[in-house]
Amino acid sequence: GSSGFRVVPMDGKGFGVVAEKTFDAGDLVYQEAPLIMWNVEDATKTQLLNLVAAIAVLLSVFLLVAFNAVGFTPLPLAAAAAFALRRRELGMPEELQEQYEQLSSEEQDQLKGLSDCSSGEKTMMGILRTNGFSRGASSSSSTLLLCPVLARLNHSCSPNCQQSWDEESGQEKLYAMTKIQPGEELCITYCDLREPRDKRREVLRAKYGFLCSCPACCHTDIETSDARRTEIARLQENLAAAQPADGVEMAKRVLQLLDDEGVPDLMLRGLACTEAVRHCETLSDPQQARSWAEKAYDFFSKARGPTSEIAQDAKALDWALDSQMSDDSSRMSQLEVFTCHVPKPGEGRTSGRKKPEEFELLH
Ligand SMILES: C[S@@+](CC[C@H](N)C(=O)[O-])C[C@H]1O[C@@H](n2cnc3c(N)ncnc32)[C@H](O)[C@@H]1O
Repeated sequence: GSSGFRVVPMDGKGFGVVAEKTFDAGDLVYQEAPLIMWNVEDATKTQLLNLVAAIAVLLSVFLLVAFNAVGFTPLPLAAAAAFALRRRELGMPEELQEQYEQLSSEEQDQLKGLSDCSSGEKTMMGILRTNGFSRGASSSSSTLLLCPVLARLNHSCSPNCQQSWDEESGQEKLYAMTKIQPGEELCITYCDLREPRDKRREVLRAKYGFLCSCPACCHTDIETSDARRTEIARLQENLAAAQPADGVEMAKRVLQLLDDEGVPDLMLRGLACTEAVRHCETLSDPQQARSWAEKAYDFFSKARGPTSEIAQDAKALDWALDSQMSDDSSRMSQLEVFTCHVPKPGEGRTSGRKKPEEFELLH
């Protein structure tokens, strides 16, 4: 309502999020602090410890029975194992259970109401896998975030929004990537959009349990669509190592293909522009380099906000190039600074949906 969107039942998709007002590309649609932040790696360690405790208890029971050595039974170990084996609500691992118990009962209900795409009984782990975002841009991030409102965003292969984790505010943010009209559904991507349709469908089916029939998947000329997406992936892969003059043309081609394919992905666009900056540098064409740096800033500031690190880096790069037009000294260092913060293409949403190991929404 007051946020400019509403969570409503959608045909064949459970709930979804629909715009109630107009959004422009780059508008911050919503930001939400996660109710759960769950680190998969820490949890694995705890599971291991629990396993050790359980083995220890079995061993002590064995000692007890075998030698009737009641007096030597390691009671602390038995206690640890009992702790490890206690029943957990909704089958949650301990850390998750602890965080869950800190929440108010309304918040708990909110989480329990989220969808679980795994078959069988609903579990908190299933809810986390279906709805969790991975923290940070990296697909290797092992922390899953559960945000009950943003969890209602459905998937599209030409999404109009993009979510990202903002470490500074501790919030997951949703930006509009295109102009969005009232009544339009807000969608993000759960998968790598540069894959062909059948591959995307396979991933979405396996991780999220649905057959994608978004407009891009129902494209009448799916071969052309697949060819474009495959070419985008190939160009991006070869962009950095290309000959400078080719590299600039390849960056232009990436932007053109994204337009043709109706994929507004502003991060992919921004990344292509930063490669073009580098190539123009090599070609000693600071004017062109600046114009690409400006484009990169524009894309990144719409995708992540103008004060985001990646947008600020692009701006700093533009300034460095500007001063380089009269003084050559500061530029390399700026380019290096920038490189550090740029995520690799394809690192995005799900991980949950990236498998906890792989893409950003967990979705
Ligand atoms: C993170 S939830 C999204 C919100 C969900 N629709 C709900 O009702 O809470 C992910 C689940 O939504 C459904 N979903 C998401 N995008 C979809 C789409 N494009 N078509 C059909 N179902 C979709 C799938 O069941 C998926 O497992």
